[in-house]
Amino acid sequence: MTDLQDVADTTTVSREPGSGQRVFVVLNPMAGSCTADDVRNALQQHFGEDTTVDIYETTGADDEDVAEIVRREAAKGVALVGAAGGDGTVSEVAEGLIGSDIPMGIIPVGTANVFARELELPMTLDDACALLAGQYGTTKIDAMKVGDDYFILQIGIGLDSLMIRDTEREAKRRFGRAAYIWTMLTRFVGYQPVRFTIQADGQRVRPRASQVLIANGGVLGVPPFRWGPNISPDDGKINVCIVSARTALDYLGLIWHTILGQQRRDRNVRYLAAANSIVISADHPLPVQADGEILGNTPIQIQVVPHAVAVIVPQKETATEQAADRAKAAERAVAA
Ligand SMILES: Nc1ncnc2c1ncn2[C@@H]1O[C@H](COP(=O)(O)OP(=O)(O)OP(=O)(O)O)[C@@H](O)[C@H]1O
Repeated sequence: MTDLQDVADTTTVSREPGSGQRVFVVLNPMAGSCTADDVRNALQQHFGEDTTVDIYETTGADDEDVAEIVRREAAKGVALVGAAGGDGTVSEVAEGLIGSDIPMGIIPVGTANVFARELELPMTLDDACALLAGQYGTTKIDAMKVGDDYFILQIGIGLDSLMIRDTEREAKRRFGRAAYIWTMLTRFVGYQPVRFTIQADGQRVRPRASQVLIANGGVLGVPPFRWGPNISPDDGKINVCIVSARTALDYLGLIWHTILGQQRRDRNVRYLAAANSIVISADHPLPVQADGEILGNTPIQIQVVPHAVAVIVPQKETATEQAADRAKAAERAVAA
């Protein structure tokens, strides 16, 4: 166990930024299709004049250390740190907050924004800023440590890492998520499974696989599609999803089971789970993506860090509101 694991707990609490506070936002001006000015204006509008909003615009330079910038700003005192960008930006901000109690607010203005979808966060710029500036809850998500870096969503080896490596930023800006799908289709043709060696805590397997996904979150591109059931970012565990599909029929079966949410019934999918560590190697070096960015090649060693970062989520409904919602749902069902 790391000392970070001792810090953690999974309680969901509610907090509200008060006036006179400072928030710090990391903004990727090149992410997705939103402009930096759109984000600045929305933040200003929602936080008003009582709250100081300091914004750092990322440069994308090789020596830029966003996590370190976040650590420095957090040490000065902030009510929250915002991550305005895609999964890469969110992951870098999260790394800077690991082991601290300062919550991270996600403004999902990237291309895929998978982590925001995983937590069912508001997806528009306006709604995301309203959540950060209003009342909110937090949940403590797990993280995956690779070397000195931390990741919070998914680490993938296979078609997903080829897709991420080969999708140009310009294509992402012009075509959004369709750019990823197009690259995936072009890499899919002729793709063959590879022999992996996977160790998850005490369990060791040697499958031939077309895709290995180390998942803290289960969203597969767009909800409701998921890599599998029971993959949750705040359960203290990391799941390994091994896909061995090879033929067109295998993939059709897999798509069918994914649509039905019955991936565990598919003979070409296998799951492992780890609370401590995962080690993966392949017969030859394969690219590895982590939270949407290329990290390097296999082999890779991942340490599980449970409940590492507090993330801002919509407040849980009160019991009365939940009862009212259930009553409305029942009425709708009767009417239908
Ligand atoms: N000013 C900038 N110019 C060019 N690249 C940048 C800049 N700022 C950050 N980057 C790069 O952007 C990448 C992170 O992008 P991010 O994940 O935020 O958005 P996205 O790729 O559009 O969204 P998603 O990951 O959700 O698909 C990193 O590789 C980072 O180096």
